[in-house]
Amino acid sequence: MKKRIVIALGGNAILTKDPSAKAQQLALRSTAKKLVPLIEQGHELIISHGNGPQVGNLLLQQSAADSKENPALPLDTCVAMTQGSIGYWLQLVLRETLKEAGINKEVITLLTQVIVSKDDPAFSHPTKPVGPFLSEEEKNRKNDQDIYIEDSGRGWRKVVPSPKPISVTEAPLIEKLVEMGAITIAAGGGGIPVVEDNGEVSGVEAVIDKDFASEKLAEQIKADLLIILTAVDHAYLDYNQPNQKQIKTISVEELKQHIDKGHFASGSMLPKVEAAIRFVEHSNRTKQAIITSLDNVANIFTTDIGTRIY
Ligand SMILES: Nc1ncnc2c1ncn2[C@@H]1O[C@H](COP(=O)(O)OP(=O)(O)O)[C@@H](O)[C@H]1O
Ligand SMILES: NC(=O)OP(=O)(O)O
Repeated sequence: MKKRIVIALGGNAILTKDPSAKAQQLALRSTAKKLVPLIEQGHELIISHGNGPQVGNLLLQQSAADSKENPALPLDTCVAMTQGSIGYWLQLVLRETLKEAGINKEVITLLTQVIVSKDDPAFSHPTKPVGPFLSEEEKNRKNDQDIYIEDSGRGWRKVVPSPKPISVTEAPLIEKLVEMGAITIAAGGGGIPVVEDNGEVSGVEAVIDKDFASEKLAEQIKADLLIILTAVDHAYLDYNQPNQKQIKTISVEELKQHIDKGHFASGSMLPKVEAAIRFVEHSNRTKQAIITSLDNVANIFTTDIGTRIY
């Protein structure tokens, strides 16, 4: 049966070791190929993606722009730029891949704004890692006002505010595009964060978590399924320990208990698990969310692979 699926692409779908535009397009080409089976099966796909490494790199590029003639651009604009660049790459390679597979489908990227609260506590407590991973030495050599955290044992990264998404502004339009049969790339990089004040909308300096934004979009466009794709095939208990254990099919209640016991690193697996729970709860537990790796996506309906939250 045809399903409406929001797919959130993790960092490894876009960026391998080489952050050049060419290498990212190459990585996305292989990602696009892995999504083709779902399209062949007739499902409606709405694809979102991360931008943590890319927007952090853009911010570093902004720090070189210090003149009136060439001013540094604010973070909301940088998020919009990454939606544009990654969306462009993905749109390009998806169209090519579909053509090769003999599938006649439109692909469109939509600049997407996401409303957040100006009073969100995240603005005074940055938690979202962006940009490159630094060694402790490199981090200590940094002479700036930025805050750095250790990111899941992978190195130190700058953190920026990450308010929770309240509403995806373009959701009704995204629904229309999907109904027209277009594969829609939307809410990239968590969406461009904006606040509404007395009817006036303006950008704010933040990076919304793409798993939370994808979940909000999935709610608003009445998706049947939320699939969060990342580098691991499952969420694990005791991750990276000798006794680590895959979480397979699991209820919201049980998963919440594992959250309370601290099994999921904040800034990496925790938002995925929390977004999955929100989606399932919003559907009154009639819908599922799946966390798995990109390599497993083609077999999502033929196997029980992945962490499946019901
Ligand atoms: N309990 C856990 N189970 C699985 N992976 C975990 C867990 N805790 C932390 N991780 C880490 O979280 C990573 C996924 O988060 P991240 O790389 O930030 O996501 P994304 O793929 O969206 O860029 C995994 O690749 C893994 O390194
Ligand atoms: N915006 C966002 O969550 O990006 P990453 O998934 O790349 O961290």
